[in-house]
Amino acid sequence: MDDATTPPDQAPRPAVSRRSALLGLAAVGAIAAVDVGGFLCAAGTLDADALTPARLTDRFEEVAGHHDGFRRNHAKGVSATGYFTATGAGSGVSTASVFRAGRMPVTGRFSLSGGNPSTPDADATVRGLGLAFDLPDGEQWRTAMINTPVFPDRTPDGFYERLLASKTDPATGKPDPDRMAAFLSRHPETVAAMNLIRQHPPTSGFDNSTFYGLNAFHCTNDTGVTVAVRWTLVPAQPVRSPGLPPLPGRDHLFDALTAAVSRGPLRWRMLLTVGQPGDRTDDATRPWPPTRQVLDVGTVTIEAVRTEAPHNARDLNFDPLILPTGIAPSDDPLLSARSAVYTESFTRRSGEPKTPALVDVDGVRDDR
Ligand code: HEM
Repeated sequence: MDDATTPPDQAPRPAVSRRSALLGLAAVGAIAAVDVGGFLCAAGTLDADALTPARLTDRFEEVAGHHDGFRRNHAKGVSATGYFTATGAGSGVSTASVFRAGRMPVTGRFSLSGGNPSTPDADATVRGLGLAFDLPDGEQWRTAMINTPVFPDRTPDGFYERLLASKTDPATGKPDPDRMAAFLSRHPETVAAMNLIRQHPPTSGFDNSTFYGLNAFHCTNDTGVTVAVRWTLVPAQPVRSPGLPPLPGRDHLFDALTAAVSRGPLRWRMLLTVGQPGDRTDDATRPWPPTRQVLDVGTVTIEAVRTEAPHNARDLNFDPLILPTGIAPSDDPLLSARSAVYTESFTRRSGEPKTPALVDVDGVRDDR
């Protein structure tokens, strides 16, 4: 049985050697340095040491530096516009208007994880896609997905701890492998998730990446039946491996995306995986069994990308708890942490002076 689907009480506890700790640092680095999280405040357990949205947001700044006006994570990005065409197949599980057959506008943002907006693009850096759907009845649905099939951490505390473990040691200029080894020995779920992530290496670009929502949600249909779901965006563009050596250019992934959109719209099918009773909804480190029912609920079409600027996706917050009627949060502890930290990050960056984003869409030529 796949480690990632083994019930927690039967999960093997992988031994953590110095080598696997180093591998963990290398492979998780991009995620750890960026998509970390940890949280305690939801249950009213605030105390002097409790993790708060401010403390977690401070930690991102500590790791990546302070960059006025930019997101504290996924700082480097471009805005996108397009639409969603629903097949109607989602209406069987949810009353949400987004799943009723029809077409609605979408604002998106492609990003790379990390809190530094001028970090050079790298294939191994986690790619993000945020989407905001404007629904026919005036509601909005926002979701932010990444290109890994699971998340390295089950809880916000694990995320926060891993961020600390992956912090650069000023003495060596590198994270301390012993500290990461110690973290991994306490978090077998992260070791198992990293093994799965390694089995899904990144594709050549944003345009042919699969984006996973990862967290579980609950959908309720018009007869009152509620099921657990997860969503995934699967590219219509042919999947290719990254070239060797990697493409030159600080923004080569974003430039390739801009060139691809200029040749024609990009499309992703949205698949809704329906969980069964007993499937864990509180653990984004584990996929559900591959036998689950999958509904093809529609297609996201991206028609244009834009340099970040006032009033485009730069000024949006893809809070995963902005949900339409018919979709509700699950018991996944990452969700409330994400919502609170995105709000904290948004509040800070909104009040700061803005500098132009380095990724300049208008400067890209399609030489192909
Ligand atoms: C506790 C766990 C997590 C923490 C603390 C965290 C933190 C953050 C923060 C601070 C931002 C910037 C928000 C803003 O200023 O608008 C962000 C953005 C983002 N996060 Fe997370 N994150 C977590 C988990 C996740 C997960 C599980 C996913 C994917 C399923 C994800 C995907 C993204 C994406 C795609 C963005 C960029 C969205 C945009 O373009 O605005 N994050 N995250």
